[in-house]
Amino acid sequence: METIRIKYLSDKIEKLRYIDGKSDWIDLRAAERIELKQGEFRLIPLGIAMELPKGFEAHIVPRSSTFKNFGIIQTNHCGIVDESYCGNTDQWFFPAYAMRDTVIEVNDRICQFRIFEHQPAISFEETENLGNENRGGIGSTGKQ
Ligand SMILES: O=c1ccn([C@H]2C[C@H](O)[C@@H](COP(=O)(O)OP(=O)(O)OP(=O)(O)O)O2)c(=O)[nH]1
Repeated sequence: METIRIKYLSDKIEKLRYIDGKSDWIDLRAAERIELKQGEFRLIPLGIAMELPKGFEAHIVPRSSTFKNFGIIQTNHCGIVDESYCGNTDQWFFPAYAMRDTVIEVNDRICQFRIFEHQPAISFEETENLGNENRGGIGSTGKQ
């Protein structure tokens, strides 16, 4: 069991809940009412700041129903929250692009996150010859 220290920056959203046995992913809520016109972009505040467990980062992605419910897409596709993003004003946000006119109400569940352990430290060793068989480039296995 890992513990995450969390600071709520809004009293208008429900507290985060980890639902054991259902999904690893934890839903996040809009902390403001946001009205967007088609084609508009906004960073939607999620009303929370956290101190992630040591050695972990968090990934934020839309819920499967987010586009259907709100007509927004997440512009970075997957948001990475660094372990160092842990101060009192380091509020998490959801970068949203509206594909249609839409309203997101306070407390609406618009995205989800889970934590991942950091990858090991990496160094790069330059070479002219990787010495492996070519796989054939992107799309080489065809459509079906
Ligand atoms: O969807 C996201 C993506 C990022 N973040 C926060 C956490 C992350 O640690 C910080 C910076 O993100 P990132 O490093 O991906 O953005 P950047 O554009 O490189 O900004 P910076 O110069 O602050 O690193 O923003 C979010 O709240 N939501």
